Amino acid sequence: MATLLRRPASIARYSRSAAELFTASRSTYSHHTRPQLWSLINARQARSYSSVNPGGPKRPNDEKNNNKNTPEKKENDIQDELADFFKTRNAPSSKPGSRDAAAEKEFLDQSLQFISGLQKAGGLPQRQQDLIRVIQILLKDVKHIPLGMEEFFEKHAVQRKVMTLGEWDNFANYWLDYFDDSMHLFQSEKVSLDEIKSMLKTKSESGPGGEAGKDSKRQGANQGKEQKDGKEQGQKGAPKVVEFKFDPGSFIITSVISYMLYTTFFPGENSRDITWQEFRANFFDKGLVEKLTVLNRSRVRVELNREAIANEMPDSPAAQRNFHYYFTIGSVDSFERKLEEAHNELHIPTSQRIPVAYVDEVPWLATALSFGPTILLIGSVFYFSRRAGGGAGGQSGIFGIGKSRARRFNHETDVKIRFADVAGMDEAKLEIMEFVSFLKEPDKFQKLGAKIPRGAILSGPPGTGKTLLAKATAGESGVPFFSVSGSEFVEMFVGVGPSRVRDLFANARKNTPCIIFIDEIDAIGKSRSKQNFGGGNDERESTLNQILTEMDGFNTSDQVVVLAGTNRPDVLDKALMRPGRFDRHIGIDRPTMKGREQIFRVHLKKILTKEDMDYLCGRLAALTPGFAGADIANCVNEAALVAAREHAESVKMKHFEQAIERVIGGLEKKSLVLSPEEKRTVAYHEAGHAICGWYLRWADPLLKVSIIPRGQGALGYAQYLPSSENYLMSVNQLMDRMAMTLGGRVSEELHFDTVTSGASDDFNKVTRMASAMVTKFGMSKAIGPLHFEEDQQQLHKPFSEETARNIDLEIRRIVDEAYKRCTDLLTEKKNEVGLVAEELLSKEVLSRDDMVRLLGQRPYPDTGEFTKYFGGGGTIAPPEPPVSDEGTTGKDGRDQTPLPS
Ligand SMILES: Nc1ncnc2c1ncn2[C@@H]1O[C@H](COP(=O)(O)OP(=O)(O)OP(=O)(O)O)[C@@H](O)[C@H]1O
Repeated sequence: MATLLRRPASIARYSRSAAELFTASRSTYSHHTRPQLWSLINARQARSYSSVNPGGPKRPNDEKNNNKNTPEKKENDIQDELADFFKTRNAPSSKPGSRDAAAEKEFLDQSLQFISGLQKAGGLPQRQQDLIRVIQILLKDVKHIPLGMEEFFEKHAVQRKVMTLGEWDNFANYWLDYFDDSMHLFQSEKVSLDEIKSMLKTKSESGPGGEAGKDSKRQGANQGKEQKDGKEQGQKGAPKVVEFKFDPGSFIITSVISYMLYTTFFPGENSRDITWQEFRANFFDKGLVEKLTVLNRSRVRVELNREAIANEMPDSPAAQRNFHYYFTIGSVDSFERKLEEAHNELHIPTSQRIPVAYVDEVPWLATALSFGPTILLIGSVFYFSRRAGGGAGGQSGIFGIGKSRARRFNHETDVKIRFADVAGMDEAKLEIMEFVSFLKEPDKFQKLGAKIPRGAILSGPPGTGKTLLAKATAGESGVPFFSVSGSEFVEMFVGVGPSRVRDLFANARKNTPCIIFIDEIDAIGKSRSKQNFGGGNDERESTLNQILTEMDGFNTSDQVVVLAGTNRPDVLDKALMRPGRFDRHIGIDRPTMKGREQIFRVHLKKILTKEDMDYLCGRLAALTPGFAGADIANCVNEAALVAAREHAESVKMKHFEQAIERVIGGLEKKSLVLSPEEKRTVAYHEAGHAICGWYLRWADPLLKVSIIPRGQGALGYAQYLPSSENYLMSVNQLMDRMAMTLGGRVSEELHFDTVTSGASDDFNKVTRMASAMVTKFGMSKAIGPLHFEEDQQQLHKPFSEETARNIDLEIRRIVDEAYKRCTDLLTEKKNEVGLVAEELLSKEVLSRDDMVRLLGQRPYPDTGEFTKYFGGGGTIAPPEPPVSDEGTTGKDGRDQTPLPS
C-alpha cells in the first residue's frame, strides 16, 4: 500500500484533487467522524498488544486502559497516547521561539487538510483510506515542523510562495512517507506501537524520506523485535533446555497403550468373514475375484480386483488395499469341487479360471497366546524362587537352590565379638581356645604331628551363648565365619540338602582358614536309628551323610573348624560325635550365680545406671536363678525400657526388679478383673504357699508374693529364692518343696467350703517330683535303687506290672506324706495364713519385709546370697542338690497359680 501511495502518478492524481480541497475548504477534516477508523485502530492495537510481552514495560496509561471498555474510551486512549508520543518525538526537532508558532500551526493544519483532501477525493481502496485516517490523527497531534520540512515550510508557509503541482506532490509524499511505513508495519502487526514510536523518533532525527531513515526504520523494527524477543527471554530467565531421553521400556509401553487406545476408539477393519454363498453372489459371480489363497487348509482368503471393486462398490471396505474377505472351508477337496462347479456354471474356460494358492501360515499371535499360561507358570515359579532364595545367603533364583545359605561374616567387619564379651563360661572358653590357637598357629601343632580336632559340638539349653561363643572364636582367631542353621539344609526338593552341604564346605575350603558354625544341628543330625521309627527321612539322612563325608574329607592341613550348636545332644547321631568329626563336646549349662553376675556385668556396660555395679550385678544375679544369658540380656534391656517409660534419668534397682518380674511372670494383666470371691481364693491360695515357704525348714526362702494377674495364665505368684545353686537335693528338701507346692490347695480347703481348679499345676509338679523320687532318685525303699527311663515312645514299660503298681503306691504315699505335712502346718498356722491373705487382699503384693512384719523373723537361717543381698540374717546353709527341671517347683523358684480351666 505504501508503494502504491508513493507511486508518482497516483500521488499526483490525488494531490491535485487534494490541492483543490486544500484551497477550497479549510475545515474539511473536522467533519470526519471516526468510529470506523477507531474500531480499526483498536482492533489492530489489541492484537498488537497481545503479541507484546505482558511482563515488559507498561504502555503509558496502562492503568487507564484496564478500565476502558467502551469504544469511546479506547479512542481517547489512543489519542492520548499519540499525543504523548508526539510530544516527546517533537521535542528534539522543535525549536520553540525560532519559528513563528502561528505559521507553524497553520502549515500543519494545512497539511492535515491536504491529507484529508486525499481521502475526500475518493477512489482509494478501503485499507488506504484507513491509513489516511490514521495519518490524520497522527498529524493532528504534530505540534512542530519536523526535521527536513523546514525548507518547504519557509518557502510556502512563511514566504507564501505558491506551490507547483510537483511541490504538492513532494509535500504529499513527505507526509505519507513520514507515516506510512510505520503504519504499514503497525497494521500488519509486525511491530508494536512502542516500536513505531521509536522508529518515528529516529526518523524525525534523520529527516524524512532518506535511505538512512528507512534503514533505521527497519533496523528499529528489527531491534524492536529483538527487544521483544529479548524481553520474553529475559522474563523467562535462562533459555530452558528440554532434554529428551529415549527410554525403550517407556517407548514400548507407550506404543502398546497407544495402539490399544487407537484400536479401541478407531476400530479399523481389515478382514471380514463371509459365507460361500456371499462369496459367490457378491464377488465370484460378478467377476471381481482375482485370486484365492487357502490358508492352513481351513480358510480361504479372497483377493479381489481392487479397481473393479472401487468402481462397482466405492463405499465397500473391500476397496481398501489391505482389506480381505475370508471364508471357512470344510476340507480342501470339497472346496475345490465347489469351486469347479461354480466355474462350470458360469462357463468359465479353464484358462481363465481363478487361480488358487495353498499356504500354511503360523498364526503368531495365537501361538504366542497359547503359550501364555505356560510362560506365566514358569515366570511365577522363577519369580517366587528368586524371592524365596533372595533372602538368605545371597543365593537367589531357582538355580541357586542347591547353593548353601550360610551367611559369611567377615572377621574384620562383621565379627566383632571377642571372648571378653562372653561371660560366665570359663571352661567352655578354655576348650574352644584350642581351636583358636590352631587357626592362629597351625605349625605349632602340626610339627609335633598332632591332629587338630575337626570340630566341636556346643550343647546346652537355649540362650546359653553357644552361638555367641562360636562367633567369639571366629572373632578371636580373625578368620571368616560361616553361620548356617541346620534347618536351612532341609528343603522340599530331594537332593538339595546334600548339595548345600557340599557347597558350604567347598566355599569354606576356598576361604581357609575359617570357621563353619551349624546352629541347631539336631535338625539334620538326629540319630538315624531313631528316625526310622514311624518312617524315616531319607533327605535328612543323606544330608547328614554328606556332612559326615565332608568332615572326613578334610585333610589334616585344612584349617577349617566346624562348630555345631544344639539343645539336644542326646538325640544326635553317634557317627557325628565320633573322633575325627565333632570330636569335642562342649556342654554349656545355664550360668551359675557367678556366671550370671559376669553376664550382667557385660550387658550392664551399655546401660546408664548410677547403682553400685558390684552390688547391682550380685543382687540381680541372686534374683535370677536359672536364667540363661539370653534371659539376662533381655532383662537388662527390659529394665532400660521400663526406666525410659517412666522418664527416669538412669536405670534404677526397682526398674531391674520390675523387669525381672516381667520376664518371670509375664506382663501384669491390669485388664483382667477378678471377682471378689476369686480374688479371695487366690489370696488364700498364695498365702498358703507363702506360709509353707516361711515355716518349712528346707523350703526356699520367699522373696515376694503377689495376687496381681500376670501373663502366662498366672492369677498370682510367689517368688522364692533357691537357697543356693541346686546341684543336689535331699529327701527333706524335696518333701518340703512338695508340701509347699501343695500349700495353695490345702489353704483353700481349710478356709473355704469348696476348692478350685487353681491348684492343677501344683499337682502336676508334685506328681513329677514324687515320681522322680521313686523311679529315678532311688528314694523309695519299696522300689529300691532303680532308674526307670521315661520314654513316651516306648511301647513296653521297662518294669513289670507289679513294679508299676508299687511305683504308683509309692508315689501316692510320698504325695500323701507331703500333703499331711502341709495340712498339719497350715492347720497350726491358720491365723497366720489369714493374716497374710488379708494383707495380700489389701496390698496385692507382699515383700519379704511385709512377711517379717506380719509373722516375725523366719525361724530358720537364710543362705549366703540371701543374707548378702536381701538382708536376711543367719548362717550359710549347705548347698542344695538339684533335681531335674521337671522335678521341682522350677529352678527359678517360681510358683504360679494357673487360671482355672
Ligand atoms: N555367656 C554370655 N555372655 C554374654 N551374653 C550372653 C551369654 N550367653 C548368652 N548371651 C546373650 O544371649 C544372646 C543369645 O545367645 P546365643 O544366641 O548365643 O544363644 P544360643 O545358646 O546359641 O541359643 P540357641 O540354642 O537358642 O541357639 C546373645 O546374643 C547374648 O546377648
